[in-house]
Amino acid sequence: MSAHTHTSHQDDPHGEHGHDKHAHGTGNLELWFSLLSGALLLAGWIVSRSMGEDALIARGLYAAACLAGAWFTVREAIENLRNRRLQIDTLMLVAAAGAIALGHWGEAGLLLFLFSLGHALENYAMGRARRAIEALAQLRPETALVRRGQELVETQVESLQVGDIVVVKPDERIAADGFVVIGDTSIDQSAITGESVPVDKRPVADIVAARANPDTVGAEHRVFAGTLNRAHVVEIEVSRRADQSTLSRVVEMVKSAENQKSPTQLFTDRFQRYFVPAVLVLAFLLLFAWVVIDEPFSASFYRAMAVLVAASPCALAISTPSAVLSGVARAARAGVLIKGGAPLERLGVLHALAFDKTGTLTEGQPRVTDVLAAENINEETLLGVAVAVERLSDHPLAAAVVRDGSERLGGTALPVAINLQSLTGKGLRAEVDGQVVHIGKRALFTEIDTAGLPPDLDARMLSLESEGRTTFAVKHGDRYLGAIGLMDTPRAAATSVIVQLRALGIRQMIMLSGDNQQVADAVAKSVGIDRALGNLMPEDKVTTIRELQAAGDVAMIGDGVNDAPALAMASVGIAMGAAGSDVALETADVALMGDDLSKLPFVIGLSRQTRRIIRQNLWASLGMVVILIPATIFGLKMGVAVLFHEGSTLLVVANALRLLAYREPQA
Ligand SMILES: Nc1ncnc2c1ncn2[C@@H]1O[C@H](COP(=O)(O)OP(=O)(O)OP(=O)(O)O)[C@@H](O)[C@H]1O
Ligand SMILES: [Zn+2]
Repeated sequence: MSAHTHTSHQDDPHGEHGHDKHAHGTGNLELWFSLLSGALLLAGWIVSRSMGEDALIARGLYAAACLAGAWFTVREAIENLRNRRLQIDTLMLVAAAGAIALGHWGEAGLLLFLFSLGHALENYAMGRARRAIEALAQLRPETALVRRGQELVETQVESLQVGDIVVVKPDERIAADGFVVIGDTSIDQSAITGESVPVDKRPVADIVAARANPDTVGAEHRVFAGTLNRAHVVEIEVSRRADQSTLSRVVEMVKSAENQKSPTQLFTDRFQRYFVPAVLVLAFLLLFAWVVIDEPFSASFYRAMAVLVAASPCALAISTPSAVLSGVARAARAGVLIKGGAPLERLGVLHALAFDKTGTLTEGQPRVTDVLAAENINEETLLGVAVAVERLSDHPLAAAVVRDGSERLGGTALPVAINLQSLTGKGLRAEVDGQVVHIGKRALFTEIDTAGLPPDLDARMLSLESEGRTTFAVKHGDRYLGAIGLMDTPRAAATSVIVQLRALGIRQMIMLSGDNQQVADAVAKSVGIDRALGNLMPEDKVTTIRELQAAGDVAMIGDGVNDAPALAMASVGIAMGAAGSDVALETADVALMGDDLSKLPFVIGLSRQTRRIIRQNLWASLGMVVILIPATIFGLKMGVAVLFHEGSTLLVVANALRLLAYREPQA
């Protein structure tokens, strides 16, 4: 009977108010009151058996049972009336009051007892799903050992400042987001990313650089609040205040996910907007049954009240929110953040799934494989300019060029590059020694240079591409210095993930890439995707998603680097490795916190299961109403009606809670 479980939340984004207090604070008290009501009811029944229905003690006991059973509902009804909300629960009180008015004290007591019991159990169950989320927040320790000079001071986590050095002992949880400055260890990050294998961490090489740009610090140095130190003592430098940590933000987002309505929920809300008044009209008409059939007014009145009980769509109201809550909580435990019912439901009916290439289907760690210096240019000149410029860029290719290029150069001094400009989807522009440098894919040079690439360089790049290499050329002033070829390895998990997705019935899988078509084809082929579109600009990715969407919901999965607009366009934008990227965390509808592609079939399977459970719940709750309305019209007792009504509400919630135990189907 808690249509309000849901309604109170939508009015109150923080969920502090309304229903939450039942789930936590008064939850137990509510149950005790209800049990008290049951005990009084039983006593009243025994007394009335021995001393007769009309004995004053029996009446008194029944009245006390009503009071105990109605206590919380009355308080809530008053609060709701004050907020001008019509609650289904209020109807229940009307029905009980009606029964009392007819002198059916025992029946009113039974109604209020069962109603309060159902309510308390339902709150308890919903509380379980919420607690599953809050358990996440509990992972963060309360205090941390902070180094102050030679001393270690135990400090409240809330008062940690950016720049503090925290000492973390083995088997302790990490108190803040930051990076390792001293010590090697291995950290169990399952709480955040869902990855079961501990990850090795070591100190950053350059503390000043890490401090200046903590978000670009590599995963092998970065640590997250709430994760568990598995091996040795380490010292970490705090890079975020406690309330800004990844963990805190995930908890916040999961909590607010509850308030984002799914399509089914919007539908049931709309349905109730017509259904509840219709029930009221029906009950009102039934008050006049004595006009048509030969019965006293009291019998008509009783029937009308019984119909009110039977028709309250409480189970219907809770059927979707309970499933969404459980589904979101289950996903969070696996390191997958789902921002609400809408993405959760949509993921279950995908028409197509689009993949970004770099960092999604591939490791995102390309290596330089070929260095092709142009005629009369030596390799050092080519690499020197390339490394100098790429050093300023944060493109995934740039890191590879800087790393492998510097290695090939040995200690050779680099030229100085300034004024970097990113030519998104194509390359870079900068200045070296007072002359413009362009670095980028072949197409870039047909745009900036009427002559285009020298034919021999173009041909050599083409042949590299046909071997599946990513390529770019370097032009300094009006001289072409040459080209560089790189290769990224497909993720080990990708092939089996694609197989699993296919087994789940996702037929259209497509890869979108800014890289050349040959590379796109090669990667797609090696992981088992049958369609690959290469040479796409970020806006082409958006257009492609839009076109796919004409036929149904489309999910796009990427790392948020060059594909944020496409992620935003897709019905469901899924970000990989979101624990390390604020942008990905904020913009995606679904965030795989870890860098683990295999969570994709998991979350799609979970979302299907959620849909199945929602559908079952809708049938069960509507079915119950459809049976109970005619049954009460034709004389079913109010007590029996309330039993079935509460039973169906609890059944629906229990069914939803099954999602908390969802496991991946084995492929
Ligand atoms: N910093 C850079 N240095 C060299 N070449 C670049 C750079 N940025 C882009 N390019 C060139 O432009 C192409 C497309 O780059 P873009 O960043 O759009 O790829 P993407 O769409 O992110 O790639 P993917 O599909 O692999 O994820 C690259 O393959 C490369 O040839
Ligand atoms: Zn109810």
